[in-house]
Amino acid sequence: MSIAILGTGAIGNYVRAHTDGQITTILTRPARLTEVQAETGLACVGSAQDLPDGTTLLIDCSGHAGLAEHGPTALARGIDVLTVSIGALADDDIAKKLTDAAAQGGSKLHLANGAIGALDALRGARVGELERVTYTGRKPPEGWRGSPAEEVVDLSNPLTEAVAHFTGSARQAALQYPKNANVAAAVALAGVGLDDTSVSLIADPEAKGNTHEITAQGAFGELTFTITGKGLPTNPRSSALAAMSVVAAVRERSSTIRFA
Ligand SMILES: NC(=O)C1=CN([C@@H]2O[C@H](COP(=O)(O)OP(=O)(O)OC[C@H]3O[C@@H](n4cnc5c(N)ncnc54)[C@H](O)[C@@H]3O)[C@@H](O)[C@H]2O)C=CC1
Ligand SMILES: O=C([O-])CC(=O)C(=O)O
Repeated sequence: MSIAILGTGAIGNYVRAHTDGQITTILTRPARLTEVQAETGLACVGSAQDLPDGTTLLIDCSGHAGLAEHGPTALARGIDVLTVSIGALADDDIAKKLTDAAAQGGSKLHLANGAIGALDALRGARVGELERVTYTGRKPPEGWRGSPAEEVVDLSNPLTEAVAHFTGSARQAALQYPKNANVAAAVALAGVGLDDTSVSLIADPEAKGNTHEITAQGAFGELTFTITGKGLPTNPRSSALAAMSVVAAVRERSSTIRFA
């Protein structure tokens, strides 16, 4: 199995460090080819078209723009893509390009579980009638820097109480918060869909980490799931579990016995 990776940030670097040398190629911006090659000692290419023949998997840890730019070419070449940039699928145009390319190449787009759990339960529950799914994302104020939360809350001043800076659908959340609402999109795609999943995003000065909560009701019964994830040291906005879930997915690809 020959694996390439897109993204050399907090998640990408964690994934490279924990996949036992299985990643042999880095897809990076053309302007950074020499620098990334010197930093990592791995082969680097500037486009998905240049990924070596025999590449079986491209891991995307770059964000929505990177997936939109490189995902379709990789998929059309028959290379599976494993992505954390799940919220990119809230854009119908990007979703169609990815789907069409996968059909053309006979490949698959795999969605990492990311920073959340319970997606397996939601996917089972939706087989019966799933009536209502909510998702609440809560992070310390600094976890929302660089997001539209800054237009609602003054993050430079210490907050005295939790502030909900977004309420709406998972689709709106994913489109407006590309770096913070991939989990909202994952919950939606596992459950009742991007337009029917209710989302709240909260800046909370008392938050001890990145907390994600799901509630769901339906024919299966009721579900409440909460996780408080530690942020990655190099990007506290991204939970360590998001990176760990990618490593787990890579390991499972070569397991004989695996979760379906
Ligand atoms: N599914 C989930 O649970 C989670 C998903 N994410 C997603 O993962 C993304 C990455 O997270 P981090 O590693 O923490 O961010 P980061 O900012 O540390 O790293 C992003 C990397 O991607 C590269 N990149 C961005 N656009 C690119 C492009 N068009 N071509 C090539 N390289 C490109 C950057 O240069 C950088 O190396 C986030 O933006 C977010 O969308 C983040 C956390 C959780
Ligand atoms: O890492 C997290 O806690 C969640 C996140 O940023 C996202 O959903 O995009």
